[in-house]
Amino acid sequence: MKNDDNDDCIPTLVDVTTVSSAKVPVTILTGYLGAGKTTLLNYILTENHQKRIAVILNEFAQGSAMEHLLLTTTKNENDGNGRQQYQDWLELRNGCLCCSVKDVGVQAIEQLLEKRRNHFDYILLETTGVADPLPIVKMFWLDDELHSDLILDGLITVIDAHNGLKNYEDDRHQAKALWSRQVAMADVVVVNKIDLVSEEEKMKVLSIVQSINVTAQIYETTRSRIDLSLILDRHAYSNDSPTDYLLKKIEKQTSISIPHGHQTLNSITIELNGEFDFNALDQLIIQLLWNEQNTIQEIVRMKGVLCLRNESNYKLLQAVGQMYEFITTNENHHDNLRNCLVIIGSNLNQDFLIDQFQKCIT
Ligand SMILES: Nc1nc2c(ncn2[C@@H]2O[C@H](COP(=O)(O)OP(=O)(O)OP(=O)(O)O)[C@@H](O)[C@H]2O)c(=O)[nH]1
Ligand SMILES: [Zn+2]
Repeated sequence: MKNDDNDDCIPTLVDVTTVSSAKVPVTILTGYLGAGKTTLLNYILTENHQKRIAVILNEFAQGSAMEHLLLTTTKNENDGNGRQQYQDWLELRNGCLCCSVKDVGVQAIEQLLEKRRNHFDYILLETTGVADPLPIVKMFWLDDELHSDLILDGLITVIDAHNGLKNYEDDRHQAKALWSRQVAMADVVVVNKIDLVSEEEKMKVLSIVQSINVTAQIYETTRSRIDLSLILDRHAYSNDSPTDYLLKKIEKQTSISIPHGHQTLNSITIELNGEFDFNALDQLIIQLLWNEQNTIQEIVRMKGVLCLRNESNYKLLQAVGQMYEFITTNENHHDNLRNCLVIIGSNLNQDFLIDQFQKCIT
């Protein structure tokens, strides 16, 4: 116990039942400039979500984070003095808090939250519109051994159905690569501004999103209005995300034919029968993620539901950039030895990849 300022104070016992050991979920919110991220944040803060959300804005957000805060805050509008309080936490509607940071690193955020530990139970992190989400997701996808108080819940990407398509089609523009990357990494894609597009345009944008990322859940919105249970508490990286979902999703996938620009990311799915030899599979994954075969392909995300030799339960494979893990699920495969892998990246050679994985099956 600490007794720095009062030596004769009587030590008090802390009631352990009141100290929450639950990890705080972090949902990362991304999306290209003007897609509707702030609109979504505002919507979340006004909905009845029964959560105390801490909103963390990356200070380098396009435009200014200040505007976002002034948009979302209720208290400061009355003060007419928002600029000074902006440095620290702001009280928002529904018992939520808001803060702006330069460094979105895990430690920086943990320190920031230390002071307010009992004031929130959920974190929403809005990145700048021009952020590559890959390093941010990697940062928050933490090992249990690190004993962080944070747990990555998922990545939501908001896209502008109208301008997003323009950005995607504009080859001269850097936007395309970034836009695609934000879609590729997403667990949920919110296709916003549906009110501004025709049915035909909408179908086109949906099929592009799906071709880049077959595993993401895709929702259409106007003014970013969406049932919050669809975007919060997704547990996208834990073993309670049902393997069934991935298997079904891939079954439903129809062949999509859209023109692919050369730097565009896309998804490929691999379905194989049999049991993997774990060591061979592990080696292959390392080779692929670290590009030890010197191919031009780049893998940014991989998910799989796999059967391993001598294991009766499905294994879930998750890879983000060059990091990966196998998670044991509670689901017995009952000798239905179906394996399903989704690989998201650029310049992917489907035949080559199928062949490589096939060789790891005993
Ligand atoms: N017509 C239409 N306008 C929308 C919709 N959603 C948001 N907007 C408008 O689009 C503009 C940009 O929305 P924001 O929520 O600020 O977008 P953002 O992604 O936070 O933008 P940055 O922070 O600048 O990257 C605002 O003027 C919104 O009012 C929509 O569904 N339909
Ligand atoms: Zn914004």
